[in-house]
Parts: sequence; C-alpha cells; structure tokens
Amino acid sequence: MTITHRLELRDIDIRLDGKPLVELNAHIGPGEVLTVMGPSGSGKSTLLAYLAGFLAPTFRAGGQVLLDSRDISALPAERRGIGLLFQDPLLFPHLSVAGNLRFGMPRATADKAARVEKALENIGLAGFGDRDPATLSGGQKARVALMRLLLSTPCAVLLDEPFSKLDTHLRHEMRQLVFDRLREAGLPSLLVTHDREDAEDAGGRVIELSH
Ligand SMILES: Nc1ncnc2c1ncn2[C@@H]1O[C@H](COP(=O)(O)OP(=O)(O)OP(=O)(O)O)[C@@H](O)[C@H]1O
Repeated sequence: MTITHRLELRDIDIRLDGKPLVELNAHIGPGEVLTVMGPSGSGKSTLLAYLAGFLAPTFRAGGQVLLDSRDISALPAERRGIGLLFQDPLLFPHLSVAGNLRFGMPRATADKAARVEKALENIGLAGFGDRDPATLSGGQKARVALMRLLLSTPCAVLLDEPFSKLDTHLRHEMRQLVFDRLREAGLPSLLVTHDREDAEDAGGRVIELSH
C-alpha cells in the first residue's frame, strides 16, 4: 500500500522590505503537482526556500505550512520531510552512483544494497552502481538525482526548474519519469518553472505569481 501525503499552504505571506512579495493559499493532494509560474523576480525561488526551510533572514514570512496536517513552518530544513530537485542534479562527487543513492536512505532501511540495485534497474542504469557520477551523461545524472530523492522517502517534493538544463529530446522523457514516479509515490509536489510544457505535462493546477 502506498502511503500518501498532503501539503497545505495556509495564508502564506512573504514580505521583502515590508512589501508583500508572495501571498498564497493552496492545497496539494497526494500525487498532485502544483505548478508555480510567474515573471523573474516574482518570488518563485523565495517561496521554495520558505517551504524548504532556508529563507534568507532579509525576508519576513508568515502563515502555516501543513504537511499531513502538522505545521512544519518552524522546523529546521532537515526535519521537514521535504525533498528537493533542482536544475542541477547535484550528485556528490566523492561518492559512487550507489553511494549517492544510499546517502539519503533512512538509517533503518532494510536491504539497502538490494534497493539500490532495484532503483538502478528502475531508471535503466543497472550495473552503474560503482561508477563515478562525473562519468554519467546529463540525463543519467538527472535520473540518479530523482531516485536518490525518492529513496530518501520524503513526504512532499519541491522542484525548481528540474528540466531546464536537459536537451529537448531528454526533457520530455524526464518529465514523464519524474511525474509518473511522484504520482506513484503519492507525493504532493510543487513545481517552479518558466516552461509551459512542464506545466502541461505536470497535469495539475497552475498558479501565477505576479510582481
Ligand atoms: N537573499 C535575498 N535578499 C534580498 N532580496 C532577495 C534575496 N533573494 C532574492 N531577493 C529578491 O526577492 C525577489 C524575488 O526573487 P526570487 O529569486 O524569489 O524570484 P524568482 O521568481 O524565483 O525569479 P527567477 O524567475 O529569475 O528565478 C527579487 O526582487 C529578488 O531580487
């Protein structure tokens, strides 16, 4: 049985120099992707930083971030249960591909090696466990970053332009993989993008932030 999660953003109000930057109410159900678009400077990255727990102290923020009805907005980033996927895969260069996949797994995870093998098969990279991440292609790195995220068993996911550095032909494939896996895992997700096709493939609601 898949465990499902819900993310609720209640009366989020982020201010910069006393002026409102982001005001938002949203409910993201299990397996749902909410896409956030808007012009440069409208506060998309700031919103993600707030939700993830690393907002710069120059901002003032209020409101509640409820994950499965629990307010996580005062918790430090590492205790929020939120997974992140960025434009760059950010694989650890000192760890092998398998080491990267093992990195975020909860300590008590049983059969780590078997899970890593299964994860590699799942993304078409069986036998790549011992490889140095630097030897992978951009698309392969992106797939490893996705699997590392899922193996860390987050309760919600934030995606910041995760496809923008991929070649056009890989972008579509990667979008399908990411959105399918997030849906299967029942994870509520928030996607920040400039790309309308990302929003269409995400298949959920789209909100626009304005200046
Ligand atoms: N650490 C910071 N201190 C002060 N102001 C900041 C800081 N980071 C961002 N800003 C300002 O906050 C506003 C929102 O920036 P943010 O990066 O969230 O926009 P964005 O919508 O993600 O833009 P882009 O699409 O270009 O990535 C901008 O006016 C920016 O200059």
